[in-house]
Amino acid sequence: MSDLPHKDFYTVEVGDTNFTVPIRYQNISPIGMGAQGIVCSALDATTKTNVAIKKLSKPFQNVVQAKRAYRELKLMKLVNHKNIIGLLDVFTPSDSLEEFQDMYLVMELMDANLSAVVGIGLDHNRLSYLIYQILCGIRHLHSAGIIHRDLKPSNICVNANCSLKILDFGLARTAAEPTFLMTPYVVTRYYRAPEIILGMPYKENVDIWSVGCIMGELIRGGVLFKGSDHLDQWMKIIQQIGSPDKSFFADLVPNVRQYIENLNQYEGYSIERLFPDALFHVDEENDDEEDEDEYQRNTDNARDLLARMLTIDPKHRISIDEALNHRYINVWYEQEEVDAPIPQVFSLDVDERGHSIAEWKKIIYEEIKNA
Ligand SMILES: CNC(=O)CN1CCC(Nc2nccc(-c3cnc4ccccn34)n2)CC1
Repeated sequence: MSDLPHKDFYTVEVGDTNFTVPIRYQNISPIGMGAQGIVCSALDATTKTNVAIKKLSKPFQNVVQAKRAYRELKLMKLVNHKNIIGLLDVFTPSDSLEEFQDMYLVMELMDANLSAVVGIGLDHNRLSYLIYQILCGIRHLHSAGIIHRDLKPSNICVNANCSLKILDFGLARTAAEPTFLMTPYVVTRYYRAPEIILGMPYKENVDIWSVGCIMGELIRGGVLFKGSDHLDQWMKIIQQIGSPDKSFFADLVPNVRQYIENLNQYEGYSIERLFPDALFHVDEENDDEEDEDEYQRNTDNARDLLARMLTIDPKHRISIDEALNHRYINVWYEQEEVDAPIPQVFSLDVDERGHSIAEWKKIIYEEIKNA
């Protein structure tokens, strides 16, 4: 039984699926595939602005997807920050719960994915500004009780003017990672912190590790730790950064601890070896003396911040607030950007956890209708 669109909706064929949207959204055109479904750009004829519309097909079809869809909708409605993608509209073409099948999220349209920016030489101005904005967005999520844990270039978007927005809200606290996804979509783990890879307790600065991986990738032009699985991921980290000292392993569960402690110990390389000056020389235009000195100072500051973020032991890793005050970043510091009003703290209410598919369908449908 497909959706029966009510009067002011129309349907366009996009790839092998239908997009059934209100007539206000014109020029529907595919721009990518997310974990939950296809994303199109459109012109919102009412506001005369371009938007991104993400279709979630049957979000209640299994509990993992239902929880993710519900959490994403709740959080997008709750969070309001310039560095987190904003929700402009949410709708379903269905008129009743019985007919309800698909849900659509309408967001501000951004120019590009951060993945598209990796590899182009970024000057210090742009690089530090991008990292500052990621830190502001993450700090805001933390203020709402949300620890992301899965930050990566593919869920960050940027505009030509270097403004940046985080697209999603990461891993749910409760859900164990689904061993397989129904879609052919591959989960990228390259940016996950050591404490997540090793199943250890984590706190807010788990997200700092991911920011360090993203900053390093923007500088090096390639993924820093491209592990084929959790163990390979760990090996690639310690081979470059060096094995952490024994105190780090104290929090490990015994059998993992035993295994990890018996792996080869690696010295690792200095931050200067990992990120040599040559990687930073991007804009040739500045050639006179003091600019060279200033450029070198920026490079040294960037490496200092990078080293503090890519610290394996979270006990010694820099915090979000310390990073925002680091000399490489604090040039951008605007109190109202760092301290945007805190939305009420989010927690997937206890009783939302054990629902049946039918109950999730109702919960999600009602969340859409009272948006
Ligand atoms: C490397 N590819 C590109 O840069 C193509 N870009 C990607 C960003 C897109 N803009 C945009 N703006 C807001 C939200 C989303 C978006 C939100 N989720 C997804 C999933 C896949 C692709 C895009 N999205 N995308 C415009 C085309």
